[in-house]
Amino acid sequence: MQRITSATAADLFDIAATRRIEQAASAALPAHTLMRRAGLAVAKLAMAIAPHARTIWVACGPGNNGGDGFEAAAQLRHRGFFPVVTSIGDEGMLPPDAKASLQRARDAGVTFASTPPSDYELAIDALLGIGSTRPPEGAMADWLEKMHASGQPVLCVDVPSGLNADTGTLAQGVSPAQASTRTCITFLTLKPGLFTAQGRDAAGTVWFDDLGCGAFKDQPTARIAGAPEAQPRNHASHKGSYGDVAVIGGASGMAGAALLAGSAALHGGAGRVFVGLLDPSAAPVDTARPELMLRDARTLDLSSMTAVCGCGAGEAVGELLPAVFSSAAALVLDADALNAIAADGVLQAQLASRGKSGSPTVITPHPLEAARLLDRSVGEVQADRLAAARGLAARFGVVAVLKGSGTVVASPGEAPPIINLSGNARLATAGTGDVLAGMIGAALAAGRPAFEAAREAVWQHGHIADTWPADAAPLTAGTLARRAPV
Ligand SMILES: NC(=O)C1=CN([C@@H]2O[C@H](COP(=O)(O)OP(=O)(O)OC[C@H]3O[C@@H](n4cnc5c(N)ncnc54)[C@H](OP(=O)(O)O)[C@@H]3O)[C@@H](O)[C@H]2O)[C@@H](O)CC1
Ligand SMILES: Nc1ncnc2c1ncn2[C@@H]1O[C@H](COP(=O)(O)OP(=O)(O)O)[C@@H](O)[C@H]1O
Ligand SMILES: [K+]
Repeated sequence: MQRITSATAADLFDIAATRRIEQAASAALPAHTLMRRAGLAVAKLAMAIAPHARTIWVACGPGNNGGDGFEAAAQLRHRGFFPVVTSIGDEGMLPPDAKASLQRARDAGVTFASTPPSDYELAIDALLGIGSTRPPEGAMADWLEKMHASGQPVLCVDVPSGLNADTGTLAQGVSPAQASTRTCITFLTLKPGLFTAQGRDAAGTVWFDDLGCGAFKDQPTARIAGAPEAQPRNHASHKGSYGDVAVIGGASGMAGAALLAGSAALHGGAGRVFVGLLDPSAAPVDTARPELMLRDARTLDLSSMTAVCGCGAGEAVGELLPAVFSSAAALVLDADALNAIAADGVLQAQLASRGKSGSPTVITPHPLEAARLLDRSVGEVQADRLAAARGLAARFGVVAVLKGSGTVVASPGEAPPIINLSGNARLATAGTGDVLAGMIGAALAAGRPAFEAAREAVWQHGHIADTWPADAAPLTAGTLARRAPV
């Protein structure tokens, strides 16, 4: 059993792949082995979470996820605990493995009840796993709501019930959970939905148990990549070794966004950072950060630079984009640059042609910007974040970073997308996206390939928020930029 953290590197498999893997694993073992192992793992984790529990409520569903619950209850009873099982569905319709585990729970002397116990120290959610097909209703919905409302710890078996294991979306009517009360133990494969969209809150701390089956050779649906390796700097290097970044943005009243990106590029290790402001009346120097070289955006020669384009850029950036596409050695497109592209078919074609040529290019939309680029609603983007990021990467031939909880980084090639596990809601404050764009710019300027530059900067950006002391002042974008690691 392994705890999954932002430092973990692993493959993720969707439900279809998990089913294939489960069938192959099951066929190679004596009947009922996988469920016995799964139930034992649940019981061990339950005992670790609530070692002094007097009552453990085990809510079991009508499929094999419920079977894991019956098995866990049997194992807990054997170890002196008092599980109370409530179950949904017709006993005669249980799949064979689940039926056998139900019998084992009965033989172990587990208490069965028709309603949940009024007091309990831990709830085990074994209602639905990867077989969830529709929104829970009736008793199942009531029990999930009770787990949610009680504030007691919940241990989710395989997948939080009602969460789509592929996409991380919650079924209609299921209340969003609070991650601090939640633990999920998932079996055989790690599923992408546990790590993006609403999955992070629903699953909380995720543990993985391969049920003794080892790793699989199938092509993963996505990956978690873990902490990036440090990029050591040679003694005999100089500022030219780390490249130039040119931030293009900062229309009237929005210079701050461009300066934040510039600061992040600077602290992220770029050799030199220019900030090309679109506001002609902007001050000639940022006295707080005199290292930044402020210029008129229209005068910058980008042919040997990494351009970070769009932060606070307003509509004015649209007319500069054709030249940026054709001249920038490497490019990060954010915010208003993305909005301009979304509104203009010619710019879309030009970006796709740049992407096709292989010039390093990263786009960093938040869900609304992604929705505009894809001509969809935000809801549709969030309903399948992996597909949205893959779609953007394929359409424009660029690396697409779809931001938000469980940021997705997709490449236009064959590599599976990355879901980033660092970061938290401390980042939900204005300007943190500008900082990310600057950090990716610094990594590109230093010569990192576009996909690596994006995923490494996304991880570092989130890691700063994860290691921000709980008792410190709120993490502002300015502070985040100054913490950007080289
Ligand atoms: N077999 C093995 O080797 C191993 C299996 N393992 C475990 O099995 C789990 C997968 O089991 P599973 O395929 O039986 O699916 P599961 O998630 O229990 O749900 C299906 C049942 O729920 C029902 N149902 C669906 N939605 C519903 C709703 N809203 N409200 C009410 N009912 C609803 C659905 O009914 P139907 O849609 O057919 O009407 C069907 O009866 C997996 O996540 C892992 O925990 C592990 O032990 C590893 C080894
Ligand atoms: N709840 C969250 N969990 C993880 N990361 C988050 C969360 N909220 C925001 N972020 C991150 O913060 C950044 C916000 O970017 P963006 O929405 O473009 O903000 P802005 O436009 O104000 O700079 C993104 O990198 C996003 O992934
Ligand atoms: K479950």
